Amino acid sequence: MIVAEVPLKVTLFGEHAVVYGEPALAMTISEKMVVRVRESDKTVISSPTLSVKGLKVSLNDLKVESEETNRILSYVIKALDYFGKKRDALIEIDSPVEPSVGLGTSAATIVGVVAAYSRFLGYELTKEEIAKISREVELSVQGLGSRMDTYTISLGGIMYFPRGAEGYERVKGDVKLVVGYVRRYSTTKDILRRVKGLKERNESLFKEIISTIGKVVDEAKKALEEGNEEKMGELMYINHGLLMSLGVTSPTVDNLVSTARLLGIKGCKMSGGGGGGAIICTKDVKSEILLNSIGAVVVSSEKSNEGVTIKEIS
Ligand SMILES: Nc1ncnc2c1ncn2[C@@H]1O[C@H](COP(=O)(O)OP(=O)(O)OP(=O)(O)O)[C@@H](O)[C@H]1O
Ligand SMILES: C[C@@](O)(CCO)CC(=O)[O-]
Ligand SMILES: [Mg+2]
Repeated sequence: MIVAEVPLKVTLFGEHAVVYGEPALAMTISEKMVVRVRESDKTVISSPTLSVKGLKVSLNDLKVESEETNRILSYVIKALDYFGKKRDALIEIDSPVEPSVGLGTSAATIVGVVAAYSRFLGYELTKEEIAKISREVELSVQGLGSRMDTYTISLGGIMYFPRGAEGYERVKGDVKLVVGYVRRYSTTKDILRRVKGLKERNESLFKEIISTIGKVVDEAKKALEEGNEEKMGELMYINHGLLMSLGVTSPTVDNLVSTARLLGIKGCKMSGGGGGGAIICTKDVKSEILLNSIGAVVVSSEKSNEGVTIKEIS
């Protein structure tokens, strides 16, 4: 049996703008997904946290006919298809969080399946190769998206993605956060489409907003390297405001971020695709109380450094 352990991630700064070539900063956290791949006489995918709305099963051959099933398994199926599904296997995906919470669960699912299934087939891929393949898979499912989530999760630590479509560098430093998530009304794939629509309706204003986010990211990188938490925190509030102008936040999260600022919490912002989902605040006892007060699920969010790891268990 092959076991891949895959860290989830938070976007510190630059989500959505990074899709259009602006820089971004992201960090893997101590919350991990586990993907196991073992010998089987037919290919079976098991993922306890997935739930399917609406199912039609023909009992004589137990054939499932459900658009929804194909949609929610699309990332796993595309990852297997990349290798031509050469060998039947039982693929188990154990996630510590629900799907689609803004913590990179789509990228983690892909990275875990690519890492474990490729090793099951006898390949010894490097983390960079896993990242490259995973980025291709995520883009083929979503049609839109950047290299940020798949590269951060494959390589681990705090990653800076400079302007342009390629390149990445690991950044020193640490960010102490409280991270939680609330229910989302949409997947990142759908939210990315909506942002693209805004761009098409008002290209010049859109460019102003994302290039300002890019400037925030550059200042945040400096503040991170200087260990200036006050500055980092203030930039989180500014970044959140710019994301609100893109229409990717949600009333619950906007209200929480404004309350955090009033309470004197150094920094707080949405994280990831938005529409609800993940929220990151600078570490402060008030942050956890505030997240709990809106029913957010708080996750373990120490910085992790390794990226995806693979073990062979006989
Ligand atoms: N445990 C899992 N098993 C199988 N597929 C999963 C699992 N978790 C997530 N996925 C897939 O990823 C999709 C969610 O991706 P989405 O990008 O919307 O969320 P996210 O990656 O958590 O958020 P973000 O991209 O904003 O960080 C799910 O709809 C499902 O297709
Ligand atoms: C919203 C986005 O910037 C981050 C999603 O976690 C999309 C992407 O970068 O692919
Ligand atoms: Mg995703």
